[in-house]
Amino acid sequence: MSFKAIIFDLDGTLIDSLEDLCNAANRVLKKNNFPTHEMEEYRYFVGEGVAALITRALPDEIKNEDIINSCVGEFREEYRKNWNIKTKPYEGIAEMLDLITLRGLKMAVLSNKPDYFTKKCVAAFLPNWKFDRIIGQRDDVPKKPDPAGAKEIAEYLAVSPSEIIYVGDTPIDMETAIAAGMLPVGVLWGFRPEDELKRSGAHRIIQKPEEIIEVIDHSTDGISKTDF
Ligand SMILES: O=C(O)COP(=O)(O)O
Repeated sequence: MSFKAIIFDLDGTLIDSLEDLCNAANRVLKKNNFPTHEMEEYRYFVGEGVAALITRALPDEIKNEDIINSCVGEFREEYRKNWNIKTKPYEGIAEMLDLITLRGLKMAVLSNKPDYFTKKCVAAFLPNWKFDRIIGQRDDVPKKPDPAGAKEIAEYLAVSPSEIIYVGDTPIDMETAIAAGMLPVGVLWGFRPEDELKRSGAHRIIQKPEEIIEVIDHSTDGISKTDF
């Protein structure tokens, strides 16, 4: 058995969106007279959706549901205006997607970014490749690390989870892959370091996008292969 599909995380895996996310959140904080954060700190705020990002960015002493909800609304407005200023695909992503397309694997995106922005980003930054399914965070589906979205994609593609590689840059992604029964592959060009990805169960770690081809070509029996 060989792998038949790949699911990608979006922020920190396919696109480098950190600066636009940081700038939108900092504008909301500034507008409300709260302290802002350095971009590096946002590496740890991003990954579990907008509400989690805003909750982490707000000062502890003022955090309550009303403030979080109103800042989430303001963030969506800010990001809607400035989602594509600095964001771009990471180096090597285009070549990687070309190679995967040549190998004939199906491709999909699963993100905790709101569904609307997920689809908008894929259409704008990755227009040259066919993604069979693109899913972001939706109110009626539990977000990652719940495996609901990943399983939905497997069903839609009609591919068994054990034949799917799941590629992401955070522990949330590795946990999602494991919960869905897919092969968790961690990438080092994104938002989190290697030790966190390993601790959260990454079977393989890759430093450059093109290395995904080794994972595809040298994996003949899915996640049961012992050398991962
Ligand atoms: O925007 C987020 O919180 C996370 O997005 P991701 O799942 O694509 O990393």
